[in-house]
Formats: sequence, C-alpha cells, structure tokens
Amino acid sequence: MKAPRNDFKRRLTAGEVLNGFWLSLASPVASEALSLAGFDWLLFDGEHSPVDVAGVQPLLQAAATGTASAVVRPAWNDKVLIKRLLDIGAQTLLVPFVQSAEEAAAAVLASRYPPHGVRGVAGATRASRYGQTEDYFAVANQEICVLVQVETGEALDRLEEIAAVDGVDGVFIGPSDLAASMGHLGRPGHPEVQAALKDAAARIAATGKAPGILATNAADARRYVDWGYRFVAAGVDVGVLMAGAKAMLAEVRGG
Ligand SMILES: O=C(O)C(=O)C[C@H](O)[C@@H](O)CO
Repeated sequence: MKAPRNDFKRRLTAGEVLNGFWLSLASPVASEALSLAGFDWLLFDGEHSPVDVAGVQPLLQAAATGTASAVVRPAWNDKVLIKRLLDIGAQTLLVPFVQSAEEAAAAVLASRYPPHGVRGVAGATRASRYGQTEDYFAVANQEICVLVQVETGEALDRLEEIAAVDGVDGVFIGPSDLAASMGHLGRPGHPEVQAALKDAAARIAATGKAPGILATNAADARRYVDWGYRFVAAGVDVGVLMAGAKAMLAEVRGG
C-alpha cells in the first residue's frame, strides 16, 4: 500500500483555484456531508472551536469519503500540537498568527521529519495507515503542505519575508484579525481592510506562493478570487446554519 498523497498541495502548486468551506462545529456528519457536496477543501478549526486533537480525527475520517481535502488549523504554532495533528493524518496545516519569517520557519520545521525538521517519529499512526504503507517515510515530508496565517499589520509588513520561507506553500490572510489589528474590530468589510486584502493577494502571488483567505458569503469569495486568492473558504458552517435557520423561521412566521 502507498502512503497517502496530498492532493491539496499538488493542486495548489499547479496553480488551481480551490474552493473551500470553514468548519467550526466540529461535526463529523457535517464534514462528511460537505465533502460529498463537492468542495475542494474543508478547514477544521482547532483555534476558535472547542475541538481538540482527538476530536479532529473523526473529522478527517469523515472528509475522506468525499472530494474535499482536509486542512487543519492548530490552536497555535506549536510543535507538539503540529506533531499530534500530523500523526492523526492531517497533511495540510493552516498555522495561525505567524508574525515573522522565524515563526514561519518554526512551523515548517515542526512538520518535517529529520534531517529536514524536528517532527517526532511514531511507528504506526493514521498518517502511515497504521504502518501498512511501504513508502511512508520516503514521501512523508514532501506530502506536507504548510499554510501560514498572516493576521496583523506587523505581519503584513513582513509578508514577503514570511512567504519566502522554504516549505511555506501558501499565505492565508485572516480578515477578522487583520481588521482588528488595523483598528476596525468586527469590520473586515471596512474599505481600508479590503484595500489591504487586495494588496496582500498581489504581494503574495508575486512571491510565487499561493494566497488564501476566508469569506463569509459567495459574493465576497468571488471578489477574493478575482483579486488573486487561490484557496478561498466561502463560508463558515455555523454562519450558514444560523442564517438559513433564521431565514426559514422568519418565513414560517410570515415575516
Ligand atoms: O482572522 C480571521 O478572519 C480568522 O482567523 C478566521 C476567524 O478565526 C474566524 O472567523 C473563524 O470562524
């Protein structure tokens, strides 16, 4: 048996635009259903949801039934958390709050086995199909995809240095945190924030790395793609659920 390959990384590197969806509910049922809905990738959020490492594993298993590649956001840029997520089979990580080239390099090192990094070695994990794959150690490092999240003005000033780090495959801009850092807490749609997002997409693309972002509706997602973002989550599960449920309730009440 061959070790798992990373479709997300391959398609991103080939220049494709990948349409994603953001999951905060930590529901394996939602993971399975949304993967079967045809998304290219699903983000499992370990930073702003109560899910821990053990809870991410069923999300990965469920996503594997459909078309979507899994992207996992650890709670922090932490080598122990990263190692544990990789062991349960995550191959693509979205590492939050990367402020410098050094922090980006630390995320890459945490994701690679020696001599290219510091990832600890376990014999039989879900990552190696429980030890059943003949080529796991030969391909494991190259199949890891590291996306780093830039979400402050300070990090934006260092965008090119961060993107240039070897092993960084993409740079994701967090619109909500960037808005907060720019003095527009809760207003990612503010014209100054939107201008920064547009500019960031072009700057990231100029480095040869893939720009990524989170939108909260299809119109924003399409505009971000037009600006050059290539891995774009079009919405968040809890947001879509609440909007749909509230609209239905209003209709039922005749409002
Ligand atoms: O800054 C952002 O935007 C993000 O990092 C995403 C947020 O954490 C959140 O909107 C996810 O639900």
